[in-house]
Amino acid sequence: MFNFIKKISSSKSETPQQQAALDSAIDKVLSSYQVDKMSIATMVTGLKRDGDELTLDLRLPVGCDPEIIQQELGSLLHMHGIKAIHMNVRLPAPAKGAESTLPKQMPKTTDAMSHKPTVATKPKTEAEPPITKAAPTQASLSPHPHIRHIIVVASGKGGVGKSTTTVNIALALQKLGNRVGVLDADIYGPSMPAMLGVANVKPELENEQFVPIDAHGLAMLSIGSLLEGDSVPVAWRGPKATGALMQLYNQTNWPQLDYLVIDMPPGTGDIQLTLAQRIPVTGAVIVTTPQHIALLDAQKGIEMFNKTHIPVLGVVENMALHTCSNCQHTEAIFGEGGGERIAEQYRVPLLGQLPLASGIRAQVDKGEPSVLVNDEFAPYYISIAKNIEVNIEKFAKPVDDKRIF
Ligand SMILES: Nc1ncnc2c1ncn2[C@@H]1O[C@H](COP(=O)(O)OP(=O)(O)OP(=O)(O)O)[C@@H](O)[C@H]1O
Repeated sequence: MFNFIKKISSSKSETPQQQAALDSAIDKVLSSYQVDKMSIATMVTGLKRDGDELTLDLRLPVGCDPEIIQQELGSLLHMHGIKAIHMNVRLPAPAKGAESTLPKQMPKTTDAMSHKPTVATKPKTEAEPPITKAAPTQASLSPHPHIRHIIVVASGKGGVGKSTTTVNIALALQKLGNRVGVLDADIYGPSMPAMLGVANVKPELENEQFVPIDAHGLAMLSIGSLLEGDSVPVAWRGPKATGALMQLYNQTNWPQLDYLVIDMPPGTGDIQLTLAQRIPVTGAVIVTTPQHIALLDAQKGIEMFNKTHIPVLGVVENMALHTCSNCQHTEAIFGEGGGERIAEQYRVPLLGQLPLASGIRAQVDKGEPSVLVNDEFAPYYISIAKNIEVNIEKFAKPVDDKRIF
């Protein structure tokens, strides 16, 4: 495949067979990895491998993000034993000046799935101009060929019950007759596998693509399924985390889905913003508690989605009321009416209010969420799912059948 380019492989410890096998695996990864709907193989102008380090010379199209490419290729090639990639990138000349055709040495990267911190080397010369590119907009993103609607579930603040709500909403959408997938993008606390009772199941790889795990009929993929254990702390830097998450979205063989529900990391930082800019999202659901501080953070979430032109499908107020199981006294432990106020202020629907109930917690802890077992709380989630279905059609994106991964 790469006979036309300068290709050097060397490693004293490899047998000729090992060398050929690794070179062939690298060729395969490069052939199947796509940039702008074209194989990156067509953009490689030089390739050198020195043991487990790979140097790539690339001529990339305008508008792509070399850092993301470096992270994603890093992950794919790490499976074959490549520990670091060096990239020399040429980008097309911008309209004014020809500076950006200078080769750009990217920082060295290793596996984007690795939890070890990555040491990034400095660019070759400080005088080189930075690679600049406009942030992609929702309108410029191609719809996924297999997925009709992508919903992101977000919260400004951690611990408000975003993941519990995501998993129950996904099951509720399924109960309403939809084909549903779940992508757990919460790198700080990936909890989908445990909540769906598939904590020890690892996704398989088929043709360099992840195969989602079947979790009670949901096609589920979680960053947690790829880590080495529950206790592994996830402390990735922004680009590394974003690269890994984009890989989960892009390099997964998603079946035909009516909905892909993405459990976002809490907060409104760079990772959330980048994801919101790179994934063709139909709409966002904001989960909050009625607490003042959570509401302030939820507002930031709504504003972030407004800025990135992602429609907010509505707000879910979680832990709204608590009924004492002894005396049946009902109390608004986290305050009252906050969800309603925020929905009014931003003119977005209040999709539903959920009670604070130990039963909801107990079910997700067991890996059998309320909707799955159809307990007394299931109707709340079904009602939220119905409200989402009603709202979402207004924001539907066309399905792109031509996109090939
Ligand atoms: N309505 C509810 N009633 C009772 N407990 C709940 C409710 N919703 C969520 N919980 C519990 O609250 C805790 C936090 O919930 P969850 O993990 O879903 O929050 P999160 O916002 O996703 O957190 P993180 O920020 O860590 O991702 C869990 O123990 C969960 O079982």
